[in-house]
Amino acid sequence: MILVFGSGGQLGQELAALARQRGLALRGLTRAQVDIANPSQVENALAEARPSVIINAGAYTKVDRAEAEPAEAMQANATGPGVLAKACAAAGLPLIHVSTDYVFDGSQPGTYRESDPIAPLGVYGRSKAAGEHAIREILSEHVIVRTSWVYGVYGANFLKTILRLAGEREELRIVADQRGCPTSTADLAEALLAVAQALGKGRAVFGTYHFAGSGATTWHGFAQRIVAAQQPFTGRFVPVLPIRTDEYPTPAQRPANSELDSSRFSETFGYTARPWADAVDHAVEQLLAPLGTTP
Ligand SMILES: NC(=O)C1=CN([C@@H]2O[C@H](COP(=O)(O)OP(=O)(O)OC[C@H]3O[C@@H](n4cnc5c(N)ncnc54)[C@H](O)[C@@H]3O)[C@@H](O)[C@H]2O)C=CC1
Repeated sequence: MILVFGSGGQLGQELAALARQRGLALRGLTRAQVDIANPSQVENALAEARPSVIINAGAYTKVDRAEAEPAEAMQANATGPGVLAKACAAAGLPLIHVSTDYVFDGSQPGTYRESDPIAPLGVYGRSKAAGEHAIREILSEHVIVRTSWVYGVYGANFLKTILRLAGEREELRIVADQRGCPTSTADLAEALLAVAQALGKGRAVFGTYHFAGSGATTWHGFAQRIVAAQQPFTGRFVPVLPIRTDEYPTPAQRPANSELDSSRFSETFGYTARPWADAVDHAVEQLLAPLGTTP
């Protein structure tokens, strides 16, 4: 049985939905049920559920707010993974953990591989890097999957924000000088279940991997695709204008380029994410088609 911590988030909910669809035994524990930074809560959960593998989908994910709440970010993103790793080591269980492209500073041209040096720009990235470090120190039987620009039909994310703004505004102004790989929770959940399956078969696949949507774009390109995908359902066209990062100041600095090279993941687990634009179209369709309008 797969035990998922932080199961109330967008990835956690997608994992539960995919496991149900596949008939896989998966149990989710939300933040309200278990705080991953609380050792006794985590130990009790492992003793009670007796899983064969753990997936940590729990994290403090508010990149800008983290600048003002570093203790909260560190608690969830650094202490929490350390607690999970210790509990897994004691129970002899492997841990699958999700990390982020924001461990990189974005100064490198081209794509980032797993072996490239990390240099996070903000509190969120630093806290996630500390979480990776804690796991590597404590538990050799881990798989850390770094992903990026995550969106899906559950929870809050960029895609849903753009869909809402497309209904409210006459034009959108979106940053066009930050490059990365939008990743659908549907593809990420598939990827994590592929890792769980490999671990279940006893394959020694431990280590760090990059997994993200295929291809890359900017936030502006991502928004343009979302707006184009919603038009057949809503009949609404909204121009998406490119702006520079310095025209949209945020508390946290973000990497200018965080394009991840996912080839190590594909070669090891035999699964590659869909081209990012196809996955966006699919998510928009899932969200808007049930509302009654068809293209
Ligand atoms: N959202 C994004 O764009 C990206 C996310 N990631 C990573 O992907 C993973 C999944 O993120 P999402 O599902 O997008 O985030 P989310 O914010 O939708 O879900 C995170 C969940 O973790 C829970 N949580 C927070 N602190 C916790 C704690 N101490 N104990 C237990 N649960 C706790 C929250 O209540 C929430 O339900 C995270 O590790 C995140 O860092 C990586 C790159 C980009």
